[in-house]
Amino acid sequence: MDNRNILVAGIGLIGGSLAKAVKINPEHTVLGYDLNEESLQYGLEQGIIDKAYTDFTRAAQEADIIILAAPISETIELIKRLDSIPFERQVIVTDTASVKHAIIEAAEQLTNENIAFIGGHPMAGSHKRGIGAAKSHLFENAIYVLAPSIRSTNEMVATLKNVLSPTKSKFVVLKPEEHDEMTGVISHFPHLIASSLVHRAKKWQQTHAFLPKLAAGGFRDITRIASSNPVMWQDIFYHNRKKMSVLLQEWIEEMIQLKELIDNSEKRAMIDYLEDAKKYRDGIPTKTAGAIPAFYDVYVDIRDQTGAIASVAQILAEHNISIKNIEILEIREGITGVLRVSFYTKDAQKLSKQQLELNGYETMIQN
Ligand SMILES: NC(=O)C1=CN([C@@H]2O[C@H](COP(=O)(O)OP(=O)(O)OC[C@H]3O[C@@H](n4cnc5c(N)ncnc54)[C@H](O)[C@@H]3O)[C@@H](O)[C@H]2O)C=CC1
Ligand SMILES: O=C(O)C(=O)Cc1ccc(O)cc1
Repeated sequence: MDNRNILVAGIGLIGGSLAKAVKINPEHTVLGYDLNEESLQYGLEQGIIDKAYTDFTRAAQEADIIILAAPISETIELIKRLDSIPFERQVIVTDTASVKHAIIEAAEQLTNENIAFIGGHPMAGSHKRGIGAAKSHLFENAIYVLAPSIRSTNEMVATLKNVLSPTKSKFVVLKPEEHDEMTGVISHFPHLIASSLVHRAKKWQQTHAFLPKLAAGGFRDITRIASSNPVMWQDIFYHNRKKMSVLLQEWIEEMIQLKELIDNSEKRAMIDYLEDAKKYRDGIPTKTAGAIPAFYDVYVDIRDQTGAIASVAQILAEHNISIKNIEILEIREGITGVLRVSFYTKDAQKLSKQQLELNGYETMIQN
């Protein structure tokens, strides 16, 4: 009997996406708990959850699996609250927080014998927040980190993986410290730098009004993550502050070395620095989802802006290809420009390129 009640506590972007995914399995009944009653209402109306709860204890007592998907600090509070809930049976509890050591620390203080805690972090997201942005395929091909606590067995980890399997993510087991260090380097720290680059541009705009118009693809690509939810990112930086501080110090030291290369016009050393970075960057797999979701983009050259988007969209619609995003890059009225069309899968990317070329469009895929 695999009929399970799965409680998602915090049905925002991540909780809502997980709820949608686990509901794909008809043996799952999804219970939703959230402080925001509108989200619960929306979840019921859209069929994202089967039952809504405003009482955490009641919801938890009906669950076989509990997924805590609230902000990090709130998740820690929910873990503490679980300790005093009388459960009639064993319940597997997991979370989705972007930082793991503080979560596992809280979980390992639990004395309630019926709780088996396994930390979790589905490593894909969006700059949006809230249940309205939830998608069942958000974690497809993404890494899903599991960080078991001392009181969880391999069998429980296998059960949790099975429950979460409709997400189609790739599970990886990591120790909390390892997780926080690595996500610090490839997710949290880059976010700080992206925001800082935006601040630099904003400052320079005061004396150079035209500056934003020059902000082409490069600036937009490297600062994309700066458009994410500020409250969530503050929570992440706070909970991973020790690692962030070390990374910032290392970065400052590296920038000082770079400044020396610039000040001393060290051309060879600069080429080596850039080449080394390029080589490493080119070797990072972009088409398997990582912390920063991979986009399956096709760049389409367009000569005339009028009607170009409609015509490209029409060709793709004729082949039932879903578009994730469409963006106009570097376009000037009447002059050639570029459309960046993003897809959900590599197959869609390939088929689109083929079909657009058959229709006379020049296209490019960047690796
Ligand atoms: N947004 C992202 O890209 C990713 C976020 N995460 C993690 O997932 C968690 C949730 O993030 P999002 O879904 O993006 O946030 P969100 O803001 O979209 O959703 C959070 C939800 O939790 C609810 N909530 C807040 N306090 C609560 C409480 N005490 N009890 C019950 N519900 C409560 C809110 O009403 C909201 O519906 C965070 O811990 C975050 O670190 C993990 C991977 C990616
Ligand atoms: O949008 C991006 O580039 C991300 O990095 C998404 C993301 C945000 C927070 C996480 O804990 C995991 C993934």
